[in-house]
Amino acid sequence: MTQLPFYRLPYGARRDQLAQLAHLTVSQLATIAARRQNGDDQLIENYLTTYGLPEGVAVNLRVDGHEVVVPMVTEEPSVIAAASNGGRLLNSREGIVTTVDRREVMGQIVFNHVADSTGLEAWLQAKQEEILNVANAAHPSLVTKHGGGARSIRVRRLPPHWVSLDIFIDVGEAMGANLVNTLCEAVADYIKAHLKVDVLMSILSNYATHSLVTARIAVPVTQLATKTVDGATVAEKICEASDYAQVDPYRAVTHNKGIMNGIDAVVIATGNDWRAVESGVHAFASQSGQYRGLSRWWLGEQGTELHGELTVPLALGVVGGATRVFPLVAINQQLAGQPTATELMGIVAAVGLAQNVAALRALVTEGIQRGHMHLQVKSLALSVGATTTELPAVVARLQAIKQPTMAQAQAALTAVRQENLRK
Ligand SMILES: CC(C)(COP(=O)([O-])OP(=O)([O-])OC[C@H]1O[C@@H](n2cnc3c(N)ncnc32)[C@H](O)[C@@H]1OP(=O)([O-])[O-])[C@@H](O)C(=O)NCCC(=O)NCCSC(=O)C[C@@](C)(O)CC(=O)[O-]
Ligand SMILES: NC(=O)C1=CN([C@@H]2O[C@H](COP(=O)(O)OP(=O)(O)OC[C@H]3O[C@@H](n4cnc5c(N)ncnc54)[C@H](OP(=O)(O)O)[C@@H]3O)[C@@H](O)[C@H]2O)C=CC1
Repeated sequence: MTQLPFYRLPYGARRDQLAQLAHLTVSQLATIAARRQNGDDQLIENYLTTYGLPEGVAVNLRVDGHEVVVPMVTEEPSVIAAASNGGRLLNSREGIVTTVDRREVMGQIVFNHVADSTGLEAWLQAKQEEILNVANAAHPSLVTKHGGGARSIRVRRLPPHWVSLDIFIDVGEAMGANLVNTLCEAVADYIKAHLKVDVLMSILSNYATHSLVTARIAVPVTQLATKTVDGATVAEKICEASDYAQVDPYRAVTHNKGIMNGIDAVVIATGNDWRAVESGVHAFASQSGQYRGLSRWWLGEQGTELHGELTVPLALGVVGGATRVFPLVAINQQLAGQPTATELMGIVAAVGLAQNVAALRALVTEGIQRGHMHLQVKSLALSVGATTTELPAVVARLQAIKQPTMAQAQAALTAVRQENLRK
């Protein structure tokens, strides 16, 4: 009998093969079994179990005049505290103000080995109307039900022999990847039926330069004061840190990682495609030819106000994709006040800005470790096996140590267990 390919095996047979291969113990198999979720096996391939991440909410955020509770999914301690802290630091009557000028996703049809790129470009430009009609006919409800549709085209010639036909598509309230791919493949078929061309591929671009969102804030510098450093000094140093992230890519990447701490967490909580967001955002950070910090902080003319701004490409949706697959996404949308896709872009950018100011303020004053490690010790204690009942006592011991190590965490747990035995 021929052996079935792995993906055709029933769940139990696949699990047993893995257990044998990786020498999984009975208790590890019980962990895998306990985390299985009905329906998740239909979402991905070769399903084994469901890997859960913690979800919390950031508070104190005011965006476009409204208080917003922001659901965040992250495994990293201090991220949600920092977002809430940033919201508090950036508190103002209107809060963080966001703008989205355009919300379109670009699809591209790439032609290969083009001998006459001038001729091809002229043909594509002349056929603009037909191309847009063919695209819209490929998924009519996008136009008729959701108010979207293909809007414009652009042709780019890329040496030595490629031409890209870019189609800009209003994807309604969706993220739009599947929609755009469907429309582009239909256009590619139409072109191939009329011209002898070699189409290399038809696919959306995740470089979402036509779905940019900007978050802006201005707050009195006094709001940035810490217990030991006055607000003007903190604000000035935040601006220096922001300027530095424009000139040193080594710093810019970390600066942006801090921003993405917030952005990714909301993107995941709202069922959006974080790989798409990550790749687009980092490409945008490199648009000048050098990787730079995404946010800018500067002092107002009198030096009494700190201004901040963050622009990021965010192709997000509130329908489609995974948004209806996970029940928690609907709950999270409700927690966030049922935002439209455009409003969600604003909320996510605002969290990125708040996250950034909290991290920069900590960095330029007391350093990141006190606030972060204070919250990180819980995760350190859990990582050495502390149970939730043992956690408070282990954490109390670790908080007395400046930079607790894994060995110290293990020793603290052993001490707590011995103490408990004596009780
Ligand atoms: C960690 C804090 C917030 C402590 O901040 P703090 O000033 O020591 O604490 P606080 O007690 O004064 O609290 C200030 C606010 O923080 C929030 N807060 C405070 N504690 C909690 C908590 N337990 N649970 C929930 N929220 C909390 C809360 O909103 C609170 O205000 P309140 O509501 O009390 O008026 C601060 O030090 C901070 O914002 N640090 C930045 C931490 C950070 O960015 N963490 C991400 C991981 S580090 C990283 O990956 C990025 C980085 C840093 O490399 C990026 C970069 O380099 O740019
Ligand atoms: N490179 C990438 O980023 C790629 C990403 N993906 C994945 O694609 C998925 C996202 O694609 P997307 O096209 O959004 O997903 P879907 O195809 O799941 O969702 C779009 C559908 O939602 C329906 N819809 C309902 N209401 C609206 C509305 N108001 N506006 C627009 N559409 C509406 C439409 O169906 P109807 O017209 O029938 O009502 C539309 O076809 C994600 O899962 C992503 O991970 C896939 C390929 C590549």
